[in-house]
Amino acid sequence: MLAKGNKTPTYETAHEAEKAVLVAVPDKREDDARITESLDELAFLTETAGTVPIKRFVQKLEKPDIRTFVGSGKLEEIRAYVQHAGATTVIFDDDLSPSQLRNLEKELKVKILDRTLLILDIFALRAKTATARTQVELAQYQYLLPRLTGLWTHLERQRGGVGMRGPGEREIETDRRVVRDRISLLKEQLKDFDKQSQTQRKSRTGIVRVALVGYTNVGKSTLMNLLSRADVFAENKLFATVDSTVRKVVLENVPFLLSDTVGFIRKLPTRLIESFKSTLDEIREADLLLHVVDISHPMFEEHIQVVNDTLKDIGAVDKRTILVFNKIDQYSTDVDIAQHLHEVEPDHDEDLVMREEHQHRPSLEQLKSSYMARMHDPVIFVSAQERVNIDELRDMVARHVRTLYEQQYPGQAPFADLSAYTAETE
Ligand SMILES: Nc1nc2c(ncn2[C@@H]2O[C@H](COP(=O)(O)OP(=O)(O)OP(=O)(O)O)[C@@H](O)[C@H]2O)c(=O)[nH]1
Ligand SMILES: [Mg+2]
Repeated sequence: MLAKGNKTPTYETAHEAEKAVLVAVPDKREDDARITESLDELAFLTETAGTVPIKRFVQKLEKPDIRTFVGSGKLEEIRAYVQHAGATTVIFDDDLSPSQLRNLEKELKVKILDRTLLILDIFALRAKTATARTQVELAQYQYLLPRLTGLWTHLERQRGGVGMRGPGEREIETDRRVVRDRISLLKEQLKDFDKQSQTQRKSRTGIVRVALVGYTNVGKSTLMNLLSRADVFAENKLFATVDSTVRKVVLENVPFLLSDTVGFIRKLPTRLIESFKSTLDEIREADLLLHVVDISHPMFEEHIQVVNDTLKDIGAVDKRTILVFNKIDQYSTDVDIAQHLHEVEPDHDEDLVMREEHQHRPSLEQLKSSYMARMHDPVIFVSAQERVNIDELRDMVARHVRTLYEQQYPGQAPFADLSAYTAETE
């Protein structure tokens, strides 16, 4: 299904009846709640890609097995389960090396994916604009190149080549050359897109720019819609937005450009993020960030950290930021994590058990006062869905934007001729 553009030689991950087994090999010292949470996220990603997660395996190790990522006993267990359940895919929660990928494919005889490949698959599903598609395709090929082994026969077939014949080194070399050529071509195309968007951005000088950033699925697009009354695709899926969308918004007579951007997620390799350069330029060049947080998520604090780290990675630091805690309607002090929690003991092949875990969280009021006191950035608590505190959010944004105009364009009224800034979507 990744082979959407017929030139994309990647695995199919989504099929109606595809069933996936999820595997995590956390560090020995990792605590159970975090392991579960990371696997929940992987399960959510799997569903978003259209595949059904049917089972989870966890093996705590000092470090992953160099050859097959999991130990041999666990591998045997997974193989038996895959055969018995008719699973079509095994998805690992961390990145696999090219040789691990190859060995696992040989041993398990089903499709093997890792977190990055899964995320790329979702990106490919979601990307709509030419730029986003090209960015995703480039990221896919860059990921693919070192992993190109005898197993990738479909490139040959696509060129009407050797079909099912087992490829030898010569074919692999040909594949590599084809992929390298494609990578250069995509890079050239992206350069052109980049020039275009630079020109576009130049025409935007004189206007304050605001970007919505945050972890995936926190409500950025929903807020974009509310603030700009635009119709941006929002959905309870990870990475609903891959393209960045820019709109002109006028709040309380103060105009600015608002952009909605791709969500961040943990364990996303920086080099992968960088292939979304032109999307990230929106963030890097913004004057004000609205960092949206899903406060109803049990791991929201870790999400804040992931977003801050990613912003640092992409060079978007020291920006004026408003921390927008969203989904207060869904906040609960008593979180039931009634999900597969893994009984994990060091050096022990364990299986899954169902366990109820209760987490008691502070009240929303307590959270509010602690965050208001702690953060030096302005903080606001809203519900985009229930429209709670949205007027206050508008006020707050308008106030900050007004201040930015005064600082950046002193003596100039920002309310002059705005016809040049028509709403645009890139
Ligand atoms: N309960 C509740 N749900 C919300 C709220 N705001 C957004 N949602 C829901 O959360 C889901 C994700 O919303 P999006 O706006 O697509 O989130 P996003 O941050 O743009 O997500 P990506 O583009 O995937 O990174 C959707 O199902 C929304 O309806 C809220 O205030 N409360
Ligand atoms: Mg979105």
